[in-house]
Amino acid sequence: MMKHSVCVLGGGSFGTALANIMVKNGHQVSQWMRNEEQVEEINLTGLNSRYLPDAPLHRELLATSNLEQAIRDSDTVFVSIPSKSFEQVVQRIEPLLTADKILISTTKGFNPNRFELMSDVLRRNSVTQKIGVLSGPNLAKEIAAGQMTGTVIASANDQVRQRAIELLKSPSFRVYENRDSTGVELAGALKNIYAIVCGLAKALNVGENTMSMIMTRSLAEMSRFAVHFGANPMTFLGLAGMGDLIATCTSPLSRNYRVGFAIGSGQNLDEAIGGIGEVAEGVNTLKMVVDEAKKHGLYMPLAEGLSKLLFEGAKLESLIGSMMTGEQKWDVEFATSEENSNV
Ligand SMILES: NC(=O)C1=CN([C@@H]2O[C@H](COP(=O)(O)OP(=O)(O)OC[C@H]3O[C@@H](n4cnc5c(N)ncnc54)[C@H](OP(=O)(O)O)[C@@H]3O)[C@@H](O)[C@H]2O)C=CC1
Ligand SMILES: O=C(CO)COP(=O)(O)O
Repeated sequence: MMKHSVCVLGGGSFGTALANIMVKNGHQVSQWMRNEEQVEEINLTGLNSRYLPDAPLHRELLATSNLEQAIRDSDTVFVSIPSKSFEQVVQRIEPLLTADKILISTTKGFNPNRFELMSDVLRRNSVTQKIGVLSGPNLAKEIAAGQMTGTVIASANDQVRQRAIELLKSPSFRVYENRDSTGVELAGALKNIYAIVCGLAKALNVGENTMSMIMTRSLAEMSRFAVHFGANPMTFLGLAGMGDLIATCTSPLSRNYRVGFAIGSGQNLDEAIGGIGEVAEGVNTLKMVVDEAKKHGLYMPLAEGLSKLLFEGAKLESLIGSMMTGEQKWDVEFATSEENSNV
């Protein structure tokens, strides 16, 4: 197997978990972060105590604050920076990128300044068009603990998909391919909205019928939105769609779920976000998606109800009302033609 030189941008929980897999796989990995103390801690103790405290890291993982060298030395760059700062960091590396480098985004969110995904930010800011996105049910703490996990590498470029598999495939980490990059990336970003809804519902002690209805109707909303922007609806049946929705809507390890749970337990949005201390992408995603859905006339009752609750001071009943009194039509919108009828 060929040994690659990889750079992971970001010292958070997901970047660290991925960097650790790749170094264990025998690749040369540098992980760039801006915090010098964190660099020193990882290099001296093999621990990232702020973001991934329970995971001993491979001794050959090299943490660095030297962005220029990390990029120059690498053939593949993973960008694991929250969406809010993603473009700012990508602009710093732009002069160092060459057409042969592969760029992979792991960030599940939208650019807060304009309606675009992280792969669009990469495409706009780099000479290389070898771009991919990694998404799936990938709670970083479980990956770091060696729990069996599956992910999806999405790209129209075969070399990008093969590179991600070579770097990341391991006995506990499976990497599936998808050419529908738009669908995979939208699935990862959108599910964060519904993880907030599910955390909220759980705090209210709703039953399993209710949880199942919320999650399934979430999938309907997500795929309706994504198909409008060019995604393949079938992508939503895979790990990046249904898979990630299940993981994030049911696990207290999800920061978005925890924001919802805190709000359902009586905290306001600022308190809920403050209590997490890490990124919860769903809050910005909700704003962007509800605006876009309005512009395009897309029916998104759960997202709209949550937006009214979080940003307009509406009562919880309005979210419940959105779900229970809205339009009821097809269960599966992509299977409504008469051809699908078998009676
Ligand atoms: N954690 C998870 O389970 C998963 C996360 N993801 C996605 O991965 C992305 C990254 O998240 P995650 O690792 O969890 O995030 P964390 O909140 O754990 O960490 C964020 C990291 O980004 C760094 N950062 C933020 N802004 C800047 C900046 N301007 N310049 C340099 N570094 C910056 C932070 O540095 P500092 O500490 O100095 O602020 C920190 O190292 C998210 O979009 C998330 O959706 C995807 C799958 C799973
Ligand atoms: O995307 C994730 C798991 O797949 C992580 O979710 P949170 O960002 O909500 O923690």
